[in-house]
Amino acid sequence: MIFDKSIKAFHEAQKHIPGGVNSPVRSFGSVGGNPPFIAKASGSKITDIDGNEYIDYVGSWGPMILGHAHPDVVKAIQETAALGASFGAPTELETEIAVLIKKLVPSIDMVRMVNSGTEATMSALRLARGYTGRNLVIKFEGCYHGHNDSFLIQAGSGALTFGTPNTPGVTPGTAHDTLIAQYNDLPSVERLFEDHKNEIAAVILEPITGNMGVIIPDQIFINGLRKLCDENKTVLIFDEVMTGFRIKKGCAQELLGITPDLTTFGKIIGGGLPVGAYGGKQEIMDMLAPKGPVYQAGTLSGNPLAMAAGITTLRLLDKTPDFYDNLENTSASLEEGLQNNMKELGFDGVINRVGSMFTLFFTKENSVKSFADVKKCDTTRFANYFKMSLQNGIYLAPSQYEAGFISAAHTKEDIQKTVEASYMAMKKLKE
Ligand SMILES: Cc1ncc(COP(=O)(O)O)c(C=O)c1O
Ligand SMILES: N[C@H](C=O)CCC(=O)O
Repeated sequence: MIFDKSIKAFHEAQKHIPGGVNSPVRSFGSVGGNPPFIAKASGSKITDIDGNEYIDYVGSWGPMILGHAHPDVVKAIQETAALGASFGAPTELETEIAVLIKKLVPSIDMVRMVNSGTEATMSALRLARGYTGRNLVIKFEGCYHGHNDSFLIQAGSGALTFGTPNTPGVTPGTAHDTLIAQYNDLPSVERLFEDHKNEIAAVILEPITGNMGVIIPDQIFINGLRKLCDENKTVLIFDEVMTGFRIKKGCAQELLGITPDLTTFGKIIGGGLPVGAYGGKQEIMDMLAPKGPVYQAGTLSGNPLAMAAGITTLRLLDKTPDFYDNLENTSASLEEGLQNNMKELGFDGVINRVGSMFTLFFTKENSVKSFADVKKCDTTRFANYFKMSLQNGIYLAPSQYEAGFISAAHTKEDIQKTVEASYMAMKKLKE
């Protein structure tokens, strides 16, 4: 593959944009090489400005569950744009998406739209603090909830990839209000509740993680969190920015059988346009301005273009027969192919997958269930696998600490080609 145009474009971008990118994970910093600059995408494929085509497992980091440029979504955006991009006044589209989200996720009595996942988690935490009159929040090592100060403590995703899980710029006061527990380790949470009686406003977590790679919670852990929050009158926040409408029609909470007090959304509910939302129990949501005293606002919140793309996407997920079963079948066949490759080659690795989210961990361990397990992965081996995959036309997330995403547009041929490319890469790494 030739990357001449992308190399030139990256060089130019670095003169004007810090690191040449508008979000660190895009820079390929931890895997090396030059990120392809993307010209266009359709279905399961993206094409760079040199004309190289890839089977895409990043899917804009999760939103593109229907595949890229789905004709219905494109049409909805075009038609809505023709009526005006934004008014700073209410529209019926905002109520329409709220009704849809409520229908699909029974824990949501009320929902407020914002512009990103970061805004959603930041606002949900403020609301939980306002509701409980407490300051502290428990988050889990390796979970990522966007780039708000309170959550950039032992954070996953790009913060972990670039070695800044505790970034400079977060004040000691803010860091002091964030307590850290270990994922899948209930006693680590119990200890914090014992040490901080009546002080903890919220527990926030990715109910199935993606930002340290995919980790599935033990049922005993997730049930225990619900119980601890009930006993201590603490708000349980499920951050479903990534898992929302990805894992199931009713999100990860449906799969796990747990009702959180608040849920945050993003990604899929905007159909690829900038969006976020948070919602939950009536009694808590009633605390929000203008009804209640907790302030939160946004010039472009509920933007018509994002609403139109989101509504169209959610409707398709809701109405397409067997949507999630088909996605599961495609995803299971990818997992099976990769597992067979590893078995045949005697290749060390663990695949964690839930529905269309997956991570291949480059580890000698038998399972990956915690942040400590994730940290044992061989990131150099991952980087080499990543580079070979890219050369073979497979576009993976450029970090071991991320999830891969499969869309409804991925075909049997895509999966077959991916499994073959993976076999070649694994074989080379064994030599
Ligand atoms: C679980 C989770 N929460 C929050 C965020 C922040 O969302 P955004 O990047 O839209 O601000 C992300 C992704 O970045 C995420 O995966
Ligand atoms: N893991 C992050 C979101 O889910 C990656 C997106 C980003 O930081 O740009």
